[in-house]
Amino acid sequence: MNYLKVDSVALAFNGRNILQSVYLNCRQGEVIGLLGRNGCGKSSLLKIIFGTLNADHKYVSINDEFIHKGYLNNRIAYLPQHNYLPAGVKIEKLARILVDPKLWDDFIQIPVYRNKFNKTISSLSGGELRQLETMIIIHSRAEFILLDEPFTHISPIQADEFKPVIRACAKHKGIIVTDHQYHNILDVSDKIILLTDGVTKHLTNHEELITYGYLSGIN
Ligand SMILES: Nc1ncnc2c1ncn2[C@@H]1O[C@H](COP(=O)(O)OP(=O)(O)OP(=O)(O)O)[C@@H](O)[C@H]1O
Repeated sequence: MNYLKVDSVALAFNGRNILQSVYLNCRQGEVIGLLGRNGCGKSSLLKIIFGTLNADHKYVSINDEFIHKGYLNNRIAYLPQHNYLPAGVKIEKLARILVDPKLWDDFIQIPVYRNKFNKTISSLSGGELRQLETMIIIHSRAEFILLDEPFTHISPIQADEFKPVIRACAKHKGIIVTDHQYHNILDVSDKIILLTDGVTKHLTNHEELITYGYLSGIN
């Protein structure tokens, strides 16, 4: 069973501490939900794990082997907050490059792909594009998947279709997912980590979202 360990992450921008004591573990078969207020450093943390943002300090390992750049060797894949697929390219062409051949049969059953595979990326709506981007990353060759706001622009009914796909994929991979649609994160995750004041809090129950000031408690 593969496991990803992230420890001792420290990050400051212009002398302002963003992350100072970040620790998390994610093993294959598990979905970790990462919650936190706007600007608390969730995207920065995912980029540090992926290797595209340099931290002041970090320890990232897979099976206790130090990983300098997660994007190397297809070990970690990352869905960025903003769209990443090139607009003018045919969807099927991109999928054949990016999807793991072992997962191809599952991937082509996904409605957004089945209905649009012969179209170009630019012909998709915002929500269709987000679904496709997320599904391509989830079905990539990587062992660990980092998802930054996969539910943004997705309608509730499609989010409900989407969550079982994330769960099914987590049988073979470890997934870290963040989104402000916290209900979806609570539904899909095995464990919840709250990022607050640069520190990771490993929650033992959902009421702690109120205790730590993430939810107001009046909803
Ligand atoms: N390149 C940068 N230079 C300076 N400050 C930055 C840079 N990138 C991010 N920041 C700051 O670091 C903090 C954390 O940003 P980050 O995008 O990681 O937050 P987040 O938790 O993902 O926020 P959101 O939920 O709003 O997307 C923010 O205050 C942001 O303004």
